[in-house]
Amino acid sequence: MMNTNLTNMERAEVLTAALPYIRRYAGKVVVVKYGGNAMINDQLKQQVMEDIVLLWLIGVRIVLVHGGGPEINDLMDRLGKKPEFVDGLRVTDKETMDIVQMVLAGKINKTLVNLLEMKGGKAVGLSGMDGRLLQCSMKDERLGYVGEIQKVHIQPVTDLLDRGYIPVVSTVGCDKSGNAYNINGDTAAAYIAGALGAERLIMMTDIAGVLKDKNDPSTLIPQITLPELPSLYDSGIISGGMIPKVECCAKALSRGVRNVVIMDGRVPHSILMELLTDEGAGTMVSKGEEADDRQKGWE
Ligand SMILES: Nc1ncnc2c1ncn2[C@@H]1O[C@H](COP(=O)(O)OP(=O)(O)O)[C@@H](O)[C@H]1O
Ligand SMILES: CC(=O)N[C@@H](CCC(=O)OP(=O)(O)O)C(=O)O
Repeated sequence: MMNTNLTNMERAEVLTAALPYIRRYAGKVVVVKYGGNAMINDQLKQQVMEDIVLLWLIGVRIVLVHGGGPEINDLMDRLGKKPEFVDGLRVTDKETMDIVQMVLAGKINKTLVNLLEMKGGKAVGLSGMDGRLLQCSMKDERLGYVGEIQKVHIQPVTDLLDRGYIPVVSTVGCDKSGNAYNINGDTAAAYIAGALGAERLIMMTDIAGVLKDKNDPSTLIPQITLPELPSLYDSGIISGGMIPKVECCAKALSRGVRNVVIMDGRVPHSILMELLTDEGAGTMVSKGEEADDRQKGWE
C-alpha cells in the first residue's frame, strides 16, 4: 500500500537513495521466475507487473519466465482430469500436455504480456517452442511428456532484449521431432538465466525464503552459499518443494548466473526491495566465492 504520508522531499530522497542500485542494474540482465501460488492473487499480480515495468524503464534487461501450476490444476479439474505429481513434476499424458500448452503458452502468457503492456511496458510473449528456445527430450517415460532441457537457443530472447522488449517466456518446450513437452518453471528459469549469463535470477514463491523453521517466518536465512547446502539438506532444514527450488538455484549459479534470490511473491514490491534497496528480501543463494553482493558498495 502506498505511503501517502511521505512529503515530496521524502519521495525525492527515496528515489535518490535508489540511484546506486539503478546504476548497478542498468543494462544488466535480470530473470524473474513467477508462478505457483504467488501468481494467484490478482492485485499482487498487478504489482509484480508494475515492478517489472519500472525496472525495464530504468534500463534493466528484464526477462519474465512464468509457471502456472495452480491454473493447470484448475483446468484439469474442470475437464475431469486428476492432477498427479511425482517428485514435484506433473505426470503429463498427451491430453494433459494439450491442457498445459493451452494454459501456459496461451492464457497465462498472453495475460501477463497484456498486463505489462497496460502498465506501460513493451512485452512480447514466447514459449520454449518459439525459435526452439527450449529444446528437450523425454525426461522419464513414466512421467510422459515432461521435458529434460537439452539445449537452450537463447537468441529469440536476446533479440527481443536488444530491441527493447520484455520477453515473457512460458515453459513449454519441444523435441527435434516437434513433440511438445511440459517443463518445470524453476528449471526452465535456471537454464534461461544461465544461457543469458544473468546478473540475477529472482525466484518468486509463496514463502518468505529459505527458513530455519519453515513454519516460522522470523527464521529467514538471508544468505546461503553452495558449500552450505549439503548440511541444510542433511539436517532436514530444507525439505519438500524447497529442495528442487534450491537445486535450480545451484544449477543457475553453475551455469553462470551471478546471484539467485528466493523471495516471497506474496509481499508487495518484494522485487524492488531486493534490487533497489539495501535491505534485500528473501534468501540469496550464491557460490560463496565473493563478498555478499548485497553489502558491497556499487562501484
Ligand atoms: N527450509 C524451508 N524454508 C522454506 N520453505 C520450505 C523449507 N523446507 C520446505 N519448504 C517448503 O517448500 C515450499 C516451497 O516450494 P513449492 O511449494 O514447490 O514452491 P512454488 O509453488 O512457489 O514453486 C514452501 O511452501 C514450504 O512448505
Ligand atoms: C513438469 C511440470 O511439473 N511442469 C509444471 C509447469 C508449470 C510450473 O512449473 O508452474 P509453477 O511455477 O506455478 O509451479 C506443471 O505442469 O505444473
